[in-house]
Amino acid sequence: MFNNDDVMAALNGVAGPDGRPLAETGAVSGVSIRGGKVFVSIAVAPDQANAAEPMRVAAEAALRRLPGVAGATVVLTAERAPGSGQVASGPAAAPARQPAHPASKGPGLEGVKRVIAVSSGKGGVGKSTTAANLAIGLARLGLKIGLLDADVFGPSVPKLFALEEKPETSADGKSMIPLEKYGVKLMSIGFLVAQDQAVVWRGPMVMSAISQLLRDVTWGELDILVVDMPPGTGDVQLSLAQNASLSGAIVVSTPQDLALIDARRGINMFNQVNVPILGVFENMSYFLCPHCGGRTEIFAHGGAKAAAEQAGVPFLGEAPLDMAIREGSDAGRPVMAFAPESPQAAPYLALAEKVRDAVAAEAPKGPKITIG
Ligand SMILES: Nc1ncnc2c1ncn2[C@@H]1O[C@H](COP(=O)(O)OP(=O)(O)OP(=O)(O)O)[C@@H](O)[C@H]1O
Repeated sequence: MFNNDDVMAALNGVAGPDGRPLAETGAVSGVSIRGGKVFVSIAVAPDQANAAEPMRVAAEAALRRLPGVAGATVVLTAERAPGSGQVASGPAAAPARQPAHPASKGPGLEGVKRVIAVSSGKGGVGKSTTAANLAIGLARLGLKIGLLDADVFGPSVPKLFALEEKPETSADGKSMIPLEKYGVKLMSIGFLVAQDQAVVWRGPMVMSAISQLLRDVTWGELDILVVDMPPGTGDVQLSLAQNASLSGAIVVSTPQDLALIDARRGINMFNQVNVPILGVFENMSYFLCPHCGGRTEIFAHGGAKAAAEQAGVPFLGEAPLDMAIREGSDAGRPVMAFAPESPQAAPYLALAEKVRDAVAAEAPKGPKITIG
């Protein structure tokens, strides 16, 4: 069996960003070996993202040649600016408006009929919880569903689905086989990079990593691939919305004014790149008392509905702020999987039905993936 030293020795046969052997450059920011598979992250400067792609490919090839390696995945990441805890600043850190790599169509996406984004203008509104419950709900409705956790800034799928294993690699070593739980095929950067790894992604790296997650995964036949987008409406999100050939987008918001302002930005972002808005979903809409079942409208309830009406897009429903939803999400037991008949699951199931009906009403459009 091979070990870390073998991996570093193999990487030394590849020229790093500055021309020196890769392992000597200090650019290798993470190595993980599990069950014959090796995952490596390489930190490169944002302005070298395009140039670093051949190095990434060469590193994967070198690792696959190592005796005993069943599969190798190499991703490009960016390191924290020293001491800041923030993405490094300066012109080189400017996010990518354009794809980091030339157009390519992922082999794994050939059988994917539709790609639908679940997005939010701001973090923490329950976008991932909604995406997970929606995906499970759609699977319960009999559709073939995948969920791609494209929120590389804070991947939630490993926790939401209580998964710690890493994806298998295909027999030819070229693609990853998604994990599967509750009837949903799953892929997340969180499966590949240790959760506590100090990695902050910058624009080009985000696109590179997400395109690998889209392109290098054997999704098989899917009716819908649900994409849990990174929160926000910056250039990374815009670029992803523009290039992932989305059939539609759902904007998740809480009822507070600030969240709604950001939700409107989200709607504008998708409008800007001509992605149809399937609608707005209000999460944490009202508080459902676990003791008496009483309903309290903590925030000014109904704001998302008004925002949807104002923007001329459908309103897709509202889910309560509820202990069972939070506990289920945080324990890897989404409410849709464990209590599908419960009142807490009902709004997510209704959302799934609306999404199913909306996509059934339009002509199928094969994805045209142009990032990667
Ligand atoms: N309807 C709800 N009721 C109670 N808690 C909820 C609800 N929806 C989400 N949560 C909880 O809120 C927290 C944030 O949810 P989640 O991770 O889904 O949000 P997010 O918008 O994807 O966040 P981020 O953008 O930071 O990834 C989690 O602890 C989750 O369990």
